[in-house]
Amino acid sequence: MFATLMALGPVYLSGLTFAMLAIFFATRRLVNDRRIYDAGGVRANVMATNPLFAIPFFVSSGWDQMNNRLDKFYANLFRRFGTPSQPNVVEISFFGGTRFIMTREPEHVKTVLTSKFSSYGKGQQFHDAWHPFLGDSIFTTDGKLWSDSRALIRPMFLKDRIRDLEIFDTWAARLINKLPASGETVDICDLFYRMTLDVTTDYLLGASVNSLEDPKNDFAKAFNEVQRIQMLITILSPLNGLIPKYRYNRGIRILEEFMNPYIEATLRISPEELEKMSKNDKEFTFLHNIARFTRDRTVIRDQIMAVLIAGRDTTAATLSWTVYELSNYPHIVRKLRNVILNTVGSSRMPTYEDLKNMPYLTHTINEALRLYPAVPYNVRAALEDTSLPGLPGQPEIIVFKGDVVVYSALSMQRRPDIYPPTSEKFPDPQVFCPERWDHWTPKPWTYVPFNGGPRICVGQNFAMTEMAFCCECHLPLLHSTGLLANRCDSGEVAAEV
Ligand code: HEM
Repeated sequence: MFATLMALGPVYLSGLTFAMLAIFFATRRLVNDRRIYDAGGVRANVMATNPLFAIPFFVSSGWDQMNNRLDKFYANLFRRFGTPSQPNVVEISFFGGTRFIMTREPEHVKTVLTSKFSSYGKGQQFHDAWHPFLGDSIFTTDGKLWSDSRALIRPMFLKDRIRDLEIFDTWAARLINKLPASGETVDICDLFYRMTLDVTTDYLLGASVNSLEDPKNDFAKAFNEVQRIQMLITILSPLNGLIPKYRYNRGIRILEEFMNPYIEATLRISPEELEKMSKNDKEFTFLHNIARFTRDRTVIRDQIMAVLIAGRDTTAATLSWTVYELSNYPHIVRKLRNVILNTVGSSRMPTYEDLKNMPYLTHTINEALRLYPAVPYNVRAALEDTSLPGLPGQPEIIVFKGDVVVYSALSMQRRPDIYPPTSEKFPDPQVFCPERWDHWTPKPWTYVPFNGGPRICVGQNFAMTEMAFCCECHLPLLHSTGLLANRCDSGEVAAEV
């Protein structure tokens, strides 16, 4: 048989292989079409069902992501492949099997995050890809493992725990010290990433890695490196085995070596003593709180790692985008500055209540999260055969167990048709304008920077308080030194006085 095939020569052999693959992909598609028909629904509009057509999309999405053009990528996708009955959802598969259903439809987001919450989850593939880094933490699990983690973590994010703003004050002040003299250029984004790493490690462990003072410290370097490789592992998951893991594993070891002494010290405290500390001890940390409920080192390590990754980049990216947009609008900066000076004055630290009582400040952050959600797209795997709703009067989209729904908050939150018509009170949705929030509330499930439903971001209030605190502290200073007067093309802000 082998000799006969070889005798055909390379041209015939390639033709034969191509024909067999074509038959294989066509058959798989027909089988899926039949299953969908039998289930009484439809597919989303198909972009590709074989690697020849799917790989170019895959490569261009990676390229656009690397070049900060994800919004354009999604807009083109739906413009090219959306249909009148399904304008905001399309599907793609590599081998005709597992489908990736890409959507920016609020009803689909609502379905995966709440109406059919138990039918969708992170799934096994996501869990396995992230396991070396985040273990069986809140971030990587579904079902009981997830709900147990959530119950463990939530108490540390209740309002009473966040009211104490001292931690934000300490690190915001250090950041201010790093701002250069008037006339010099600063990469504020880098400073925000270092500050949020310091805040989060301080909050979790009671000890900061102090990356504002020491940007090249091993922890910060390892954390960035592990995250970078983790993104590659996630995006290229079918080719995961080909990605070199030496630096990834070494990075994880460095993170663990930093955390372990704190975990060990906490475990040396007796449960009775921890209970006493929890009542009102200022030194009582997130780590202490977890140790009240579990003495399992792996569980503690996994949850700390998860909250660290969830809380650091998201907050730093939002603060950076806020400053970037503010540098375009001096009148917003002036208005914000007046609001802050009228509410808090210039000599004292704001209280939790002050921060919550400045709607214009909240609206400014909301607006940054509308245009630049820190999690621009997210995925959920179908844990059983299920569906997504069609538009009114249209059949539902059938989703099989293992299919993946990719929903983009970034693309959805920029869809002009989900907003009121443009008017004096409601400028073009592409424009940064905190005032629009004065007399407008987004329709349900059209604005989800923190997700929604049972898995809504557990650190939302912590993040909003941290960001408001930073804006409150930094704005008058950035304004008075002229840092917000001129933004360079690179995105850095330059002092110009
Ligand atoms: C601007 C800041 C933030 C944004 C935009 C944000 C957004 C999100 C989003 C979209 C999710 C859902 C992820 C998913 O289920 O796939 C999430 C989950 C989560 N976030 Fe945040 N987050 C922010 C800050 C924080 C902070 C500061 C913390 C903690 C210090 C935190 C802790 C968490 C945790 C633990 C989860 C997992 C919740 C669960 O699965 O039940 N986040 N966040």
